[in-house]
Amino acid sequence: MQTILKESTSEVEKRVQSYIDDVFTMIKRRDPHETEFHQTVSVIFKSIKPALVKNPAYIEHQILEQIVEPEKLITFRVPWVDDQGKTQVNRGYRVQFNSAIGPYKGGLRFHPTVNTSIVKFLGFQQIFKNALTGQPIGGGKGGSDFDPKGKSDMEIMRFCQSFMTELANYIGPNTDVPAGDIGVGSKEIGYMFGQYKKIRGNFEAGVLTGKGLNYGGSLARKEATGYGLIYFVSEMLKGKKEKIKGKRVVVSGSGNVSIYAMEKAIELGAKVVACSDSDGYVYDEKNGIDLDTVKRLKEVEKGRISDYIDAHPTAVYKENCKDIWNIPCDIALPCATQNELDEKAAAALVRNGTAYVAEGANMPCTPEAIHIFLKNDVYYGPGKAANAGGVAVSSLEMGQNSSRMAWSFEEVETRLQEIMRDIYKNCEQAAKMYEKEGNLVVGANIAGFIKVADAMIELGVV
Ligand SMILES: NC(=O)C1=CN([C@@H]2O[C@H](COP(=O)(O)OP(=O)(O)OC[C@H]3O[C@@H](n4cnc5c(N)ncnc54)[C@H](O)[C@@H]3O)[C@@H](O)[C@H]2O)C=CC1
Ligand SMILES: O=C(O)CCC(=O)C(=O)O
Repeated sequence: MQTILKESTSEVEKRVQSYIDDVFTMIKRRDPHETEFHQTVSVIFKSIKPALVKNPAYIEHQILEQIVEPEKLITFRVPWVDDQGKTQVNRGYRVQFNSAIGPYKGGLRFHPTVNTSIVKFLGFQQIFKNALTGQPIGGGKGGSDFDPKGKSDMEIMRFCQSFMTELANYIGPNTDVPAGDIGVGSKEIGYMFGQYKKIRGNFEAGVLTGKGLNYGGSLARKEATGYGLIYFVSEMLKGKKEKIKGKRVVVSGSGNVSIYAMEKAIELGAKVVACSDSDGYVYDEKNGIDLDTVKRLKEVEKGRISDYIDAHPTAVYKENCKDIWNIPCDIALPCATQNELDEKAAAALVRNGTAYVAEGANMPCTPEAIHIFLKNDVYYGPGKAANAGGVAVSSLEMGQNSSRMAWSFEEVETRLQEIMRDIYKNCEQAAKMYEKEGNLVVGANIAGFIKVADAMIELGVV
């Protein structure tokens, strides 16, 4: 008689862990210098383990080996001429990570720190974020080590045109649809769209999102990431039977995400007491942050946050942007850049009684900081869920472009609010289903992973 030996739960867990370890070792061996990419893969692998234990198909189909390898990684030379007539050369990147559920979608970052590790970490996260939105969009990301700071308008235009001259070979409304990220706003998108249109001899509005309203942009895209973040935070608060009204909020950064997160938080009755840029932070306990001044400084004058105190003598300016997390608050919103909130900052927030942290930026909290939040019952919203409103509205922009329609601000905002509500609900339920109630990291990663992994299995080995 044949005996069927059934693996015990602990044996299955051990086998799954060893599979995860093998794939992770392989990634590190292949690309040893990509530390940011390793960081995000490690966090995601750890949290999806319960899904792999429950569903052996993901291991049988070797989904992890496939999902960590970009479908395409493109690097290219970007030559341009500066205002002195000298030729400058930057490097351009586009990672087309995963197209199982739709065309690659994700922003372009212009910042001197951009390299393969950065675009791969951003692109990898984008796969799961985009799946969470419920929209049919795959994951991609790109950019350049070009630094727009201190460049003239004409230099930025020449750079964008050269960048697009090459990128145009790889993108299209049904292939890959870039948008903005750090250092890329509607001005840069406009210059890139102009060049794409000229090269193609065709008006394909859906090739880029975050466009200006005069040539196919969507109302509320500019506000979407920040507003979406606050809608997500409102759901987190609702989960704890609380409201945002009257809460003290600290927001890092003072760019696109930060400004519109502050705007919606203030509109809903919160008091934003501090914000920052890469040089330092401003803090006004008494009056709160005046958003009109921040908008003038950052969106119009392209100045520094240190100048805020000229208009607001009750505010203080402190150098060292990292110290912003020492300010007591109920809600902390890191909205600037990766790894800006470390273990020390997390400990300070816990000490000061912060109850909610939600990420407007991509991977702003280090793994050690996240561990501190989870251990101390700080309710923590990971970026791939909390900041997904931007890419969700980008997808709505693609929809408007392909149907040649333009929706009202209210219509887009209502849809954004519904999408953020659904994302929160899905993350919360996935966490519960996998016995990690209240852990939105596990919830977001599992919910995003399952959708993409199931689609990959359905599409076969391609
Ligand atoms: N723009 C979008 O729709 C989305 C952006 N994100 C993420 O949000 C973050 C911010 O992006 P954007 O607001 O678009 O960029 P942005 O270029 O408009 O603004 C970035 C801001 O961060 C500040 N900054 C940079 N390093 C800092 C540091 N160490 N400490 C404090 N401030 C610092 C800059 O001075 C600037 O104010 C990035 O991580 C980006 O990937 C995520 C989802 C969508
Ligand atoms: O709107 C988009 O396509 C990109 C948004 C983005 O880059 C992000 O979600 O990090």
